[in-house]
Amino acid sequence: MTAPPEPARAPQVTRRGLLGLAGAGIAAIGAGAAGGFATARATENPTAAAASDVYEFTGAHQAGITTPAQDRVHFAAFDIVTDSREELVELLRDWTDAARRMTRGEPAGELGTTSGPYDAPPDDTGEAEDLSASGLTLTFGFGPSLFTDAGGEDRFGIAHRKPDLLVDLPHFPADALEDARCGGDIAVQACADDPQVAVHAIRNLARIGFGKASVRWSQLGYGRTSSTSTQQVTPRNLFGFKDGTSNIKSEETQAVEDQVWVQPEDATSTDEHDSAWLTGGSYLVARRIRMTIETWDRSSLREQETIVGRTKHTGAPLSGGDEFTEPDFALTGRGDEPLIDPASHVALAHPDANGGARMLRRGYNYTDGSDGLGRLDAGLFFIAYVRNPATQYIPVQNTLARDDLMSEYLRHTGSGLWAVPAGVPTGSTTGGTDGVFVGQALFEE
Ligand SMILES: C=CC1=C(C)c2cc3[nH]c(cc4nc(cc5[nH]c(cc1n2)c(C)c5CCC(=O)O)C(CCC(=O)O)=C4C)c(C)c3C=C
Ligand SMILES: [Fe+2]
Repeated sequence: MTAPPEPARAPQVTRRGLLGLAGAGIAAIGAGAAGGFATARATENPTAAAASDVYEFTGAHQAGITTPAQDRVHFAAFDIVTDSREELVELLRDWTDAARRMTRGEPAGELGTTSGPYDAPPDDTGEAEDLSASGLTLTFGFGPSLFTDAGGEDRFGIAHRKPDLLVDLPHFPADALEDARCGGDIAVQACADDPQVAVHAIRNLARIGFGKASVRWSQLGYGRTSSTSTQQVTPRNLFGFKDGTSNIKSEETQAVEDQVWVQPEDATSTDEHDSAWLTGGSYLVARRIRMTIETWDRSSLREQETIVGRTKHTGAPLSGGDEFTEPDFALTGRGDEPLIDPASHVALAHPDANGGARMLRRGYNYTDGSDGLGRLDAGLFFIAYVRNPATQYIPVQNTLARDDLMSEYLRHTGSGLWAVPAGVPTGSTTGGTDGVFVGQALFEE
């Protein structure tokens, strides 16, 4: 099977144009938008055209997981700098309202960049003024430290609601983690097809959160390294290989249920411990993985393909077939040697080697310039969504770190695990003191 080419993007309308039209047709955006761009008809109404690159913020699940992976990411991990539960809730309300606006291609605040008081900071920073929504999605996750901080304090009265699976990831062999790229109370994944739109979104959330949340670390990424829909062409990572071929795709509805969304039976529900609020959500794993590009570039094509277990040109498994043929790990060649090396990346990461466990990968290439020695500081900002990190991520990463031929070329420098709550229900009102907010169920007794 060969994936069809990506669909062409319909014309776009900028948020400056939308401000004057607020309320006109924009409310229609989102109806029927499950997993894809909102389905507005091409009419005379420019807001309808704008809807072509809008993913609705509300829904049963947060957007940005099964949504077709966009081209860019700005991922930010925030620390909550207030100890007040009320202020945390206020922050989540304000972020939810701003997120809903920005994902529609509107300014972050009601008054926009220049319609507010002359003597007050603008309600939006302005750099996305002439840009469309660009498929922006904003996905929020709660880290273990939000529930119990480093000193063991339950700052927000939610420790008894921390899911058992939400823990700091263990140390993996050869981890080279930098504290300044790890953890964070709340993670926000901003994905868009325009980097300025993704950066604008995080910048405005940080501005809105001033005094309550501060950015702990953030990472920019480009060139998605996964497909999350069969409609997308498989992209390539910085080793030059197709990446995402056997990823969970949104069209695999059973696999998405089984492997991505937290199910009601996953929760504990007692007076002492209640994690039911996470039902319909997921777990987000992020790893900043530096790739030693220069060494890789000096290795032979044979070695590169052996390491991956697939061909560089088509992405087919070394056991034969085309890109989407299932690998045959038992097939042997000359000297009775398996055609796919058992220590190759694909052999070790495959569900057959991991009790059937899969993950929805949604990572990006990154390049943060060069180090002082003239080597690219580049690699993969790995993002995966799983229903259960203890069975779907931790054992796989342990195996890869120990045995994967590829690990010689990798250094894990950043890391985090967050619980991603379900979506803000469609039709709910956001903003103000009684607006619905992302993760609200966590704060309801
Ligand atoms: C712990 C999980 C994984 C990490 C970390 C990881 C890093 C990593 N991967 C590549 C390149 C490729 N990965 C591919 C497949 C693949 N990788 C993982 C998991 C991790 N990768 C899984 C579960 C799979 C799918 C296995 C399967 O079902 O067959 C591939 C092959 C193409 C594909 O299916 O996507 C490539 C290429 C790099 C470069 C990297 C770290 C920088
Ligand atoms: Fe991989």
